[in-house]
Amino acid sequence: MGSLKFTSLIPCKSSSLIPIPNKYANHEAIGQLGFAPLWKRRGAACLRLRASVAGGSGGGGQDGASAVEDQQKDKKGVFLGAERDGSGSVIGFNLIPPNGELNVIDSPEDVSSLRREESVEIDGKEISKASVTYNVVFVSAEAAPYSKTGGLGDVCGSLPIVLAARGHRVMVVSPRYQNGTAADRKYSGAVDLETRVKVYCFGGEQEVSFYHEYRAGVDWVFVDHPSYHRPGNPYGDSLGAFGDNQFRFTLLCHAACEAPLVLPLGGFTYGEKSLFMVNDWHAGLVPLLLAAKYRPYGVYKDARSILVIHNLAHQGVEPGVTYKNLGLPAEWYGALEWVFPTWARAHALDKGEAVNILKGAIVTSDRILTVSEGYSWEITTVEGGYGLNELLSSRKSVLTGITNGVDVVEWNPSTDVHTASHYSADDLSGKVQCKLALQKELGLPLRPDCPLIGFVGRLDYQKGIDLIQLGMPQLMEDDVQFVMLGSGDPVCEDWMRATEATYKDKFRGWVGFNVPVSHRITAGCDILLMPSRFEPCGLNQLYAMRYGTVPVVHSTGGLRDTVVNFNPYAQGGKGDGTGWTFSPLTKESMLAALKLACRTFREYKPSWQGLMKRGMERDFTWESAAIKYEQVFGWAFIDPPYVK
Ligand SMILES: Nc1ncnc2c1ncn2[C@@H]1O[C@H](COP(=O)(O)OP(=O)(O)O[C@H]2O[C@H](CO)[C@@H](O)[C@H](O)[C@H]2O)[C@@H](O)[C@H]1O
Repeated sequence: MGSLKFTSLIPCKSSSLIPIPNKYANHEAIGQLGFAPLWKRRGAACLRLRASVAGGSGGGGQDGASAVEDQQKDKKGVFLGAERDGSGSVIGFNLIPPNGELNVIDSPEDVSSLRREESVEIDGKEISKASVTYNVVFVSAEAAPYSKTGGLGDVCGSLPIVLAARGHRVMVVSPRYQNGTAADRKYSGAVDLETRVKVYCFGGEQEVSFYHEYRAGVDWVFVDHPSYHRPGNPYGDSLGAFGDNQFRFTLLCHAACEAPLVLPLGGFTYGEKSLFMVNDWHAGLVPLLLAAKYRPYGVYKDARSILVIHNLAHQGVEPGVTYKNLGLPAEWYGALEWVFPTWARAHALDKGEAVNILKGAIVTSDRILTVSEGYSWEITTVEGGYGLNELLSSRKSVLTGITNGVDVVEWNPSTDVHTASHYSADDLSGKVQCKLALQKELGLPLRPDCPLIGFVGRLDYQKGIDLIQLGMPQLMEDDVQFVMLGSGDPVCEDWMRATEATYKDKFRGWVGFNVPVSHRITAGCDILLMPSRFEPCGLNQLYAMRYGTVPVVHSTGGLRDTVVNFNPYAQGGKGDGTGWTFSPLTKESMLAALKLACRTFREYKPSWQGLMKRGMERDFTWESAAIKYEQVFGWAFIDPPYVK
């Protein structure tokens, strides 16, 4: 057992000061009260020392208690009692401070103010500290800025930083992709930890290694293996998805389970009492491995896992015969078992047997999160459940939706390094400069009064590209300009090129993935179109609102949750809302919403300014979301972990 290390000191505070009542000199009695009901004990106050032990967070025991008693002797504080986890290990201490002046917590409201009393700054923004902290391990196929093909990368690149700023110990585990381009340099700050781990899967032994960079308070851990070194993006190349993705992400999951046990980051491992944040199917084997490979042998019995569903359409489904490759015990097949309905089978002899990794994660994770409240309901319906609606409905009691936040440092119109000019809700004058610069960059006529509509995103069925294609000829009859940035479906990429050739003065299609251009489109356009078929949260509409660009969106999932439909007659004719939400998902309703938006832009300038400003003033910070995440972390540790 290693030596006890005090990692933080969290004083409880409120306004009134009273002396220590004698009864609290009885350590044993107070120890039984624990920490939670403190505000009910008028006269009691505490200093809470969070303890962690070298070599793992689960130990402590006698060493820890005596260390505190020694400290008490020196400073004459009073030891109220040790806080223990379910296994009896000491994880913290409640102390009466030695100075004799006690701060009283009178009510739960005081406790919430306590959450805000300690704070740190991230790039000039003050972030409050959490009152209870965890060792959090994000597992994800992408994490910006290292790797990003969409919103998953954004979330796993920014939420960990805010959680770390709030006092949690946070590690992000993702692959170390090397595709032979300049993008490889993004990993140049990560050093080889010289720790090799053998993974048993796919009928053999695979060796993975770990690279590490400590940045913005987060341990960024990159799993290295030759299968992550190839041209293309994290999932595929110009020929389509890689055929060995099941193998590549199985490696990621095994390695991620080992990382908290074997990597002494900053001198200490994260240990067994870690909280795994399992992002989408690529990380979906993690809760299964915890339950099937580790917990039966006494390892990770205090760990918890939370599955975060960013997109239910991708589930990691492969033929049932591949189960033996995953490194799981044979008797766990049922957790992943998936049988396709008869109509979806390839031929008469096909039994439709498959393994579904996301299904296994839904069954075995301790809690489930989606990235908006609306989507957390939609996935329990036949229309939005992609075959998993019944299973998800059965887990409704542990299912929560939390809307994503925005990285307010990267997406800030008053400091954006990618845009031609800067502006804010108080001074919008720079926005038109951004618009003119974008029109110039795209070779479109420089026309500040012509509505400029934008689209940024993956060219995918999900994003409703077919609707844009259908509506384009009619839209181009109007006096508007349209710019699309996206990559994905090659047929759609060709359509963008052809449409640009047809409407030279009105349409621009930028095929590719280009972050600076996405910023310039967000800043330079007047309207952002998102006709998504379904949208778990959607980030571009949040970025758009922050940049005073008015979203026109299909009323679904996170889009419906975050965009408030404009009502010009609300508030005594002053108007209300931040954009337009249209439904049903038809060309007609999309074009009608766009028409209304363009007309408001041209003819009702004060209304337009109101729309812009209300959007810019919305709170979509990650800090608000992180506080809700912490609530779910707490719930995850209240219930026992999943066991078969
Ligand atoms: N060609 C291009 N060039 C530059 N940047 C581009 C780009 N194409 C897309 N992007 C960027 O990628 C991100 C896309 O985020 P979204 O949330 O809109 O969608 P995505 O469907 O990938 O994510 C899934 O996960 C996220 C996160 O939870 C959910 O919000 C979402 O609903 C769900 O579908 C944005 O930052 C966008 O600017």
